[in-house]
Amino acid sequence: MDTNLYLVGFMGTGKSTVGRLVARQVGFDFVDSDHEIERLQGKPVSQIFAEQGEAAFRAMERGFVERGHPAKRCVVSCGGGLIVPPGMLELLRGRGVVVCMHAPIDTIIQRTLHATHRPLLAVENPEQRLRDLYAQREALYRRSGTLVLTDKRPLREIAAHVLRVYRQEAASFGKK
Ligand SMILES: Nc1ncnc2c1ncn2[C@@H]1O[C@H](COP(=O)(O)OP(=O)(O)OP(=O)(O)O)[C@@H](O)[C@H]1O
Ligand SMILES: O=C(O)C1=C[C@@H](O)[C@@H](O)[C@H](O)C1
Ligand SMILES: [Mg+2]
Repeated sequence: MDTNLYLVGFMGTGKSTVGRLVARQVGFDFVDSDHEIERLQGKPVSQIFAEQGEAAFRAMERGFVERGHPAKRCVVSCGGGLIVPPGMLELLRGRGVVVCMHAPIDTIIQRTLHATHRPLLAVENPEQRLRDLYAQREALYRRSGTLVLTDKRPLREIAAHVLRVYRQEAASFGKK
């Protein structure tokens, strides 16, 4: 089985942390869309937002999905907002198995508030911003792919769950 696995979900749900572990377990490459874009652009996501704006960053995410990563044998951790622009989810679904990492908003607030690298949270009231974005996006994430809860569970259990879902869904993906 060499179908790509795409991890999507809100900021701080654990896509990068879990993705790295799952990739190691299946022997796939690990690719993080935020890191790939930073590498190509030679600057952090926050600087891309500040200098070029969010729309330019979303176009870079589309470029990453369409031609910026290997078509097979990789686990891809997607930026939190990558599936938000219309058509992006369908694009991902055509390329591999999509699994959505999920956590309650209070957990996300705890996990993200101390970090400074998320440009969308560089506002006066980041907690309110998180609540607003979560409310706007929750329905989209819920219908994006099988949901894996990452709250109050050890990392290895979450990774095992993701792997189980991947193996089931990759088997039918090959027959599509
Ligand atoms: N299952 C978990 N239990 C406890 N803490 C976790 C868990 N998963 C991730 N974390 C912590 O939450 C923070 C965010 O995790 P991570 O960077 O993997 O999220 P992300 O989904 O990749 O976020 P982003 O969309 O902003 O890239 C990190 O500090 C990480 O150590
Ligand atoms: O949720 C979002 O829109 C974002 C999440 C991060 O992964 C980065 O892609 C960026 O900070 C935007
Ligand atoms: Mg990440």
